[in-house]
Amino acid sequence: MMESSKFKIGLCQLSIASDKKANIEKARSLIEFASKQGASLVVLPEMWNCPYSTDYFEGFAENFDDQDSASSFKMLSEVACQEGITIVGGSMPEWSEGHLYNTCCVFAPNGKLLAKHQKIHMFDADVPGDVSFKESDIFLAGTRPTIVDTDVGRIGIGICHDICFPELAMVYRDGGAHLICYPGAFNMSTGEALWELEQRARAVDNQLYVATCSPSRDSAGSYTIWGHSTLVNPLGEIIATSGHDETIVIAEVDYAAIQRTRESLPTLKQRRQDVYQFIDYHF
Ligand SMILES: NC(=O)CCC(=O)C(=O)O
Repeated sequence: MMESSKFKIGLCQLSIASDKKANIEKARSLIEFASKQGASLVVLPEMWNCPYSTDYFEGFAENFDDQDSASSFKMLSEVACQEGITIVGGSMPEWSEGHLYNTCCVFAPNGKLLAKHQKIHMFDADVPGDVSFKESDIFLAGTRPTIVDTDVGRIGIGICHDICFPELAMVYRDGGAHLICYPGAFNMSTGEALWELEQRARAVDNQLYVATCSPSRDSAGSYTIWGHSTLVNPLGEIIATSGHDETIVIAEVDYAAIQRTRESLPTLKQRRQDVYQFIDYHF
């Protein structure tokens, strides 16, 4: 399905408001702008249509099968088709079979839905005096990894806290992914400590590209977002990144770097599955 090993990616680091219609309009104009800059793959942040707060998720959620009310879903499909680009549509709160999920939709250049990833690892954290959040109070966790073949390569999808689990990234690598996209919304605490580290670790361990996209910083709510949307290459090097303000990161992905890295540092071939198990020898 892939047409070329080189292409431009656009990471839309949107500022999110408590007005859903405004979020949809903003996202559309940033996607169009990224496309005009030559991006053939555009990535949005986690919860791009809704503030990252348990107070909002339910009210902003969409049932994607209900085309009349799924305005965010519809916009992504329309703009993918209008611009002829692939979109990894960040995430949105989704109603499905009576449950709420944190869901990423991937659209083809003809506007067709290619894949849907429901966030697998719930962000439940309580650091006294610092960050406290419990996604599992409101969302049901997804149960399946998502790998999707697109015009811009084979892409694995994870949403935010999913990045902290190397096992998921390894499944994507073993499934032949060229790139893992993680829409995210890290906070000031774990953002500073872990955001860059997790991205570079997933990329270098698996020798593939990692792209992340965050909302821009909003200091008004209780959960302050870190920002710093980034593209990392298979050597774990940062190709392009941003600060915390609203912006679009445009960068070039070159999948030839995957093969080059894997040939010169063949760690994937050197794996020793025969010894990767703990045996207590009682020395
Ligand atoms: N929205 C999230 O999943 C936040 C994840 C996070 O901050 C982390 O440390 O993990």
